[in-house]
Amino acid sequence: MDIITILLSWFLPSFFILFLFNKLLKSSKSSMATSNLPPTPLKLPIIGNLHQLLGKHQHQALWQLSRTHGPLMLLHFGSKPYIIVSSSAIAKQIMKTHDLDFCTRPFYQGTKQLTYNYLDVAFSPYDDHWKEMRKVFVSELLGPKRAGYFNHVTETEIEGVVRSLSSLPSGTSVNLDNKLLALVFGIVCKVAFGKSYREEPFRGATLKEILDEAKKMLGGSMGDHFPILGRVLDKFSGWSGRLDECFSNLDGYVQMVLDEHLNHSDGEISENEKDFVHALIDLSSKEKSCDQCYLTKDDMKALIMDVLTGGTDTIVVTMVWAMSEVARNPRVMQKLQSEIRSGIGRKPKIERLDLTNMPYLKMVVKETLRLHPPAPLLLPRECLSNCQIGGYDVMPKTRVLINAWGIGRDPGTWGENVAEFYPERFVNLEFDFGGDNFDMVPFGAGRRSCPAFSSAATTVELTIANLLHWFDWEVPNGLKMEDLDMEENGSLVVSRKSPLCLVPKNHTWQE
Ligand code: HEM
Repeated sequence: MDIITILLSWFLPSFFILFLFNKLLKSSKSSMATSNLPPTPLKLPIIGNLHQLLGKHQHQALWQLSRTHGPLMLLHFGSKPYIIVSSSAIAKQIMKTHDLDFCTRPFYQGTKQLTYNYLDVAFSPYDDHWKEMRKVFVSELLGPKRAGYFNHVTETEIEGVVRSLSSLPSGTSVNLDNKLLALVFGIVCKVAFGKSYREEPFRGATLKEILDEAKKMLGGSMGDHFPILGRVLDKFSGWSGRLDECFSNLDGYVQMVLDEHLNHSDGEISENEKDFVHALIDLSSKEKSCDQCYLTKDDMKALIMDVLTGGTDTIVVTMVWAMSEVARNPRVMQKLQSEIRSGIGRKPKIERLDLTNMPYLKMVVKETLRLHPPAPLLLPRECLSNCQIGGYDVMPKTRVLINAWGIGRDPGTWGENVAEFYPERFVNLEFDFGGDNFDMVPFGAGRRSCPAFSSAATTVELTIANLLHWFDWEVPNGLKMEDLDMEENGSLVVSRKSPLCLVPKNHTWQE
């Protein structure tokens, strides 16, 4: 049962009693009435607009509502006000013009606990600690220091996947969700932690199971939207217990990684063998000064947690959506294969540099992220001060959801063939991730944008290039490629509902 269903089943019986109470409260909010607030779809007392999301994917339901109520709407989830942004123009106002007014994150119980009381980068409020942590994250994990090792690990891990696919008996169907998940865990764990922890179950659960549960806990609870009664219900519904258990498993896992690094004395490891966790441990032993950050044990754990929760699923989901779209569009597959194969020829290995000669591949990845941004509503933000957006007033403490999924499917921007997978639309379009174009925002933008956008996109490109260079792909059981099911699943990160199973055929080269 998802959170909205639980909410409604608990709240409807007490709905009418609380209705009267709500009426009384309303009179005290008369000052709000003088503001020019964004349009609000019909809301109900107590639950606000939650009924409009019931049983639907949030990003899709919100996109539908925006078609009637406009690109900036004010909704209430329980007692909490949210503005919903559904156009590139408003997204630009929020993430560029007013970035400083919207660069903090709201408080949720799950994020608080799983980030050691907001010590991480992704969910922390905007403050000096966040600035330091983001600096450390970028310089020690994503910056040039780690780039050489990152390239080497990525290429080696991808080679392993190619080898394992080549050795399969002909006609074997491969679950690409599992295959690509193992690949990404392999890359991320090796770069960040020095070794691949993917096969090691922890307290009987796999890393994937632990992270899947964490994702659910990060998605919010009743207590986050109904402060007093919601907390009580969280306790009785078992949600609070689940959160404690999830934290205990994830913390245990992170502690194991940290202990293994601490047990190696520094003398044994050369500078270029050091991974992200070694770098954090080095920083933790430095004295605090203005340009060198002193890290506590919980700071380190919170950063490791961000790598696990932010850096794995998002990339896997993008790869799987890309392969799904390419598989159901034979024209695109052929065009892409011919670009990759003519560029690489019989070279035994595709390297990162080769990607610079593959413009169509880059368009395919952009088109994938336009239609399938893994985090369709980005991460929630919160307004810090009174401001005007799109001619409407937005109050401090209002939460913000930016509908990246809807913005990427806006016919006003993308034309009538908006739902079609058509990479060629990028041929004459000035668009780069991290640039000034807000027509699609899969990585967010501004101060809180994804710091890994460039390496993430390259990892996806390199993987897709290899999968299409070495293999021709078919759908199992005589299905037609174009009949592949594309239904979505999830809320914080949205993946395919059913796993993507395809049959790789070793490519035969013409003599
Ligand atoms: C295709 C892959 C990825 C996608 C689509 C993606 C998407 C996003 C999005 C939408 C946000 C929130 C942006 C906002 O609020 O404006 C974000 C933030 C973040 N991402 Fe990614 N991400 C990806 C890969 C990664 C990877 C590989 C890492 C780390 C190894 C990572 C680490 C982070 C962190 C730390 C933040 C928080 C930034 C902040 O709040 O300051 N992401 N990402």
